[in-house]
Amino acid sequence: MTDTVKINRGLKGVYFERSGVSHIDGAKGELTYRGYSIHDLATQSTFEEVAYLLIHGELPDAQQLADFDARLKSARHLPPAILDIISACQDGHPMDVLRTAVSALAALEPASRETGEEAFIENGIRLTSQVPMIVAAHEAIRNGRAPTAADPDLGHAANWLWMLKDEKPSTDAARLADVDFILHAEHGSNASSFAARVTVGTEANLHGAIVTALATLAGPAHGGAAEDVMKMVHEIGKPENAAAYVKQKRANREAVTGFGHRVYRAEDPRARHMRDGVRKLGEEMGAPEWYEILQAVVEAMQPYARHGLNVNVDFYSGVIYQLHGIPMDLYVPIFAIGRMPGWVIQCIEQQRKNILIRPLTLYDGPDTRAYVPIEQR
Ligand SMILES: CC(=O)SCCNC(=O)CCNC(=O)[C@H](O)C(C)(C)COP(=O)(O)OP(=O)(O)OC[C@H]1O[C@@H](n2cnc3c(N)ncnc32)[C@H](O)[C@@H]1OP(=O)(O)O
Ligand SMILES: O=C([O-])CC(=O)C(=O)O
Repeated sequence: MTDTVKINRGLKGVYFERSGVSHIDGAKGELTYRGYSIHDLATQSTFEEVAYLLIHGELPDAQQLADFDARLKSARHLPPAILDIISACQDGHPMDVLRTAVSALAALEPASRETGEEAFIENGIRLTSQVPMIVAAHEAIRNGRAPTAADPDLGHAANWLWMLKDEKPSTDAARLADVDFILHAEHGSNASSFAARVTVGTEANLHGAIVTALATLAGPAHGGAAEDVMKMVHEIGKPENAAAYVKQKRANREAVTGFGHRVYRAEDPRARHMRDGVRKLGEEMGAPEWYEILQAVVEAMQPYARHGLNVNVDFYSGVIYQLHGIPMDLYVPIFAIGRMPGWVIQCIEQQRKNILIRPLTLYDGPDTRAYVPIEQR
């Protein structure tokens, strides 16, 4: 029996469900949300439109978008107790603070305990607005200032930057954040979305599933990569050091962060938009060296590209945040802000034809044996 069972470690290559939300062609390096190319959405859409598309299945018309936008804006409130909780754990990593605050919202807002599709949509929209508020409030509190109130005249991305820095963002900065959120909004059965589905599979509520997703996103093999890429860029210091850095990593058989993906064998299509953003922003801000270091790493990794090892979405995003003066430990929370609609719709899909997700592990421990009382061990 043990010899005949095929084990798919890490569930590599296993289909566990059907999904109508996003499609990844890993060989070609293509990604679509509900059939629309990520390139069209990144260049022509807004985060609000993309969130509507993901959750409701179609692009909104002008009235539908206005209504959806009004729903998002009217959800820009946090119970005062959340600010106390953020204050109490302000020295923690922002991802731990965010996860704790979302968990506390489940206890503080009775509506969050409801299940069913309408409740998931309502709670999902509310959380999509609250997650960026929590991240911004934490940044304010740990820097000794009162959280900035939301501005109803600003869209989702611009309002987040406004609350984060207590400064009105430029149109370009707001658009860059908007594009970043669009690119991160959904990605099939990635680790955090799968984990959220496992939670919904037990008929738990959406807040519980989002807490699971946040915990899973935080690791360096998933959403934590952007922070690690920035640390790598600092460690490399100048472009001419990149080749030696990569050589050493490969010699130690260590992963070069920001490269590799479970599904893509061609370049992650999202990286293109980030790369363009880093190059342009670096030139505009008189700081082209970050882009040059990244490109020197790409150059040094060329021999491995043949084997399908390419940059992923997180390779370039850290430098964009750094050029905007955003602290490194906020990079994963930024990913979470963008991923909210993706998690929400994955949870809704799971709930529509719910099934407990419970695979098997093949036992390879000791044979059955006699219990030995403690005094005889
Ligand atoms: C938003 C996201 O979550 S994107 C991913 C963000 N994570 C990172 O950037 C961290 C660095 N990358 C990694 O650790 C990995 O690429 C993962 C965890 C993302 C995917 O891992 P896997 O699915 O196991 O990758 P895969 O099976 O394709 O690996 C194939 C080979 O490439 C190697 N490889 C994969 N990624 C890297 C990397 N970043 N650097 C060097 N080698 C790598 C593997 O070690 C493996 O080599 P082997 O066949 O000699 O054992
Ligand atoms: O799909 C994955 O495995 C990881 C990823 O790129 C994402 O979640 O955006």
